[in-house]
Amino acid sequence: MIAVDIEKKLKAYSGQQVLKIKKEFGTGVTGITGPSGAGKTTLLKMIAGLIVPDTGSISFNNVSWFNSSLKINLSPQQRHIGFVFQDYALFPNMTVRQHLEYASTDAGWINRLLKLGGLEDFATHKPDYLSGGQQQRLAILRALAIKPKLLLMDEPFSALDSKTKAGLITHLQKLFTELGATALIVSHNPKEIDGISTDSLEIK
Ligand SMILES: Nc1ncnc2c1ncn2[C@@H]1O[C@H](COP(=O)(O)OP(=O)(O)OP(=O)(O)O)[C@@H](O)[C@H]1O
Repeated sequence: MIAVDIEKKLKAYSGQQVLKIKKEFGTGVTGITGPSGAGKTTLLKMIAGLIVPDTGSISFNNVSWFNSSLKINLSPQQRHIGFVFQDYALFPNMTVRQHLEYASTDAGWINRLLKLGGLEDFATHKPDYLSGGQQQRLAILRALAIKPKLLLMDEPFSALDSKTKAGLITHLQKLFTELGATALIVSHNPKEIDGISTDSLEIK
């Protein structure tokens, strides 16, 4: 369970916008929605330790990751989170398999992920030689490779057709349960994750 109680002044073009989030996220999937610019990506980055909140606290299974009063701020590495970035953030010089090997030494797990993402036949390809949907699936698989207890996914299905998306979601659901993972999924389309989300957060 991750407990978030934070405030962050956003760098908005006009006026002052303060992002205030107070919520506990349990195991399973929470869908995060809200209009463009509301702060969805900023929230994920604060949980990951990539952006520092102005005040408040973040704890995971009662371990403090961030506490402004106690001056605690664990690094992203110490938080051991799987993050799927909106722009994928793949490594141009690494093949599909190397992306996963960078995150895990478990060959069996890597092969299972490749199969799950339908990328078995593309294991030796570099990102430039993958379609947008394949790149997006690789970003998801890489996030899963470390067997994270917490997964942060920013619009992870935006480049996938509905059939691929449905198949992948079914596999992911099984995997999340197996890992006992908490997943926060940002989506502009709440219907997209209706089938798997057990909780929701709307940022206004
Ligand atoms: N490090 C930061 N510190 C403060 N504000 C930031 C920081 N990074 C981004 N912002 C601001 O946060 C606001 C919200 O951006 P963010 O990308 O989180 O929105 P979003 O809800 O994910 O939008 P979209 O749906 O368009 O992706 C923007 O005004 C942006 O300028």
